[in-house]
Amino acid sequence: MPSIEDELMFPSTPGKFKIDRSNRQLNRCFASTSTMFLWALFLIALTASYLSFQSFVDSGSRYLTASWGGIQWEKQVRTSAQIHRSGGISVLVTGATGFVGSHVSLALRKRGDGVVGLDNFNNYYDPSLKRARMSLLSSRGIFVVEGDLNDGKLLSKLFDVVAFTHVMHLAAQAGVRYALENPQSYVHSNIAGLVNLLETCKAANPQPAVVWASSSSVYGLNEKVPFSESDRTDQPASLYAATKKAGEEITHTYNHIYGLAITGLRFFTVYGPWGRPDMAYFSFTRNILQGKPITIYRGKNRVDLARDFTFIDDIVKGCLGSLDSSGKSTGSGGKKRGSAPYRIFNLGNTSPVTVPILVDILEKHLKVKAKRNFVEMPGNGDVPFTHANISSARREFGYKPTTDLETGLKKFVRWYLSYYGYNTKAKLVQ
Ligand SMILES: O=C(O)[C@H]1O[C@H](OP(=O)(O)OP(=O)(O)OC[C@H]2O[C@@H](n3ccc(=O)[nH]c3=O)[C@H](O)[C@@H]2O)[C@H](O)[C@@H](O)[C@H]1O
Repeated sequence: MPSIEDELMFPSTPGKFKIDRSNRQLNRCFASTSTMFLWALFLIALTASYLSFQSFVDSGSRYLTASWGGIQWEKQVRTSAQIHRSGGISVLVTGATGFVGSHVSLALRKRGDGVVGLDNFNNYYDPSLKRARMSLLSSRGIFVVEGDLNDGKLLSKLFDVVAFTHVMHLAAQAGVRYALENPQSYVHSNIAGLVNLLETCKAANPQPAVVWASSSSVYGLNEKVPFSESDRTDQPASLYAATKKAGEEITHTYNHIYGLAITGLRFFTVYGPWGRPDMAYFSFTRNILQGKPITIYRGKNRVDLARDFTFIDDIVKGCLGSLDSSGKSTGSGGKKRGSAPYRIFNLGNTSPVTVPILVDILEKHLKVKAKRNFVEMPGNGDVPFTHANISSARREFGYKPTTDLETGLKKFVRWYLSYYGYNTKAKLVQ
């Protein structure tokens, strides 16, 4: 007896066979037509998705490049870079909407130098503060390009458009303790970004002189005081410090191989108006005003931590002095033509103050008592104290800090109250 399968495939009745055969042919024909139809549909869908993907990619790349490029953009860059004084310089300021970057950009513009800013507006801290600083820069005719140090095409384009005489490199991943949370961001900005920038500078023709922000943190566990540039810097206490120290070595190689004039500035805990919200003086102010407790770290045996807090205006003078005395790069188009200056300077205040005294001063200016919560310094990258010897910077370009912590914090508090709208609630001690 034929099986059901056999019956379906090979029917035993001849008449039935005929009908079934024609049915099968019909079915086959129908099946092949519908298969073709399905294939056609599939191909149409594939083509449509490919086309829409292409247009998405196109629009995406347009979006990515929309923030820079084009005739209008180049015009803005050129206009911003124009020098308005005899003997002036034309400076690319990276990190231009950062704390130090915004102050330096304004000071350069004020004396008639050309300034073009570059900033990636990352969200390490409230980007609205960076946008507010940018508005200030725009109001003084400074154009800030939105882009990342790691965008080599953008950097090359900037140098195609303007023959910058100097680069003031202040863009960085700052903060000592944040390195525990996001170590890669330090490598991205402070190592990869720095190398990318130096690659562009080395290839530029003419090469600019480069002044950049190193950090007092490179002294790490150094105990010799005050800290001099020739002291040990091989014991970093944080990844931040390690990347800044690496930056000093990296810039040295670019000076040595390509003839780039390099100046590294070791900033000592810079503070002031328009400052960085992640820093202690800033976050303490916020908490004190909001009635929240503040955490004050203490070293071993309850020893207070101390910092050589340096006011922003003094740092700006140091930056301008460094730019003016930078010397010239000797290479061009990637070829060294002779030796160029390689310098490193401390920019500090030379008088360390303990953290509890910093809080005393804030309380006085804010007229509000802080709720102090003392804890032992966690092993998160902090160092017990910093203290700058600034004789090299004084000798080379007359660096002389003039603002003590009391005066500087008074200016900071005045700005803070005004910026965050506290003016009507708190009165400053005059
Ligand atoms: O000169 C530098 O090279 C660095 O300066 C700055 O680092 P620091 O000197 O660590 O400043 P900052 O955080 O204001 O802490 C100040 C003091 O308050 C203590 N501190 C801090 C936070 C807290 O909650 N409690 C506390 O006691 C803390 O233990 C410390 O004793 C920059 O952030 C850094 O980017 C880099 O530029």
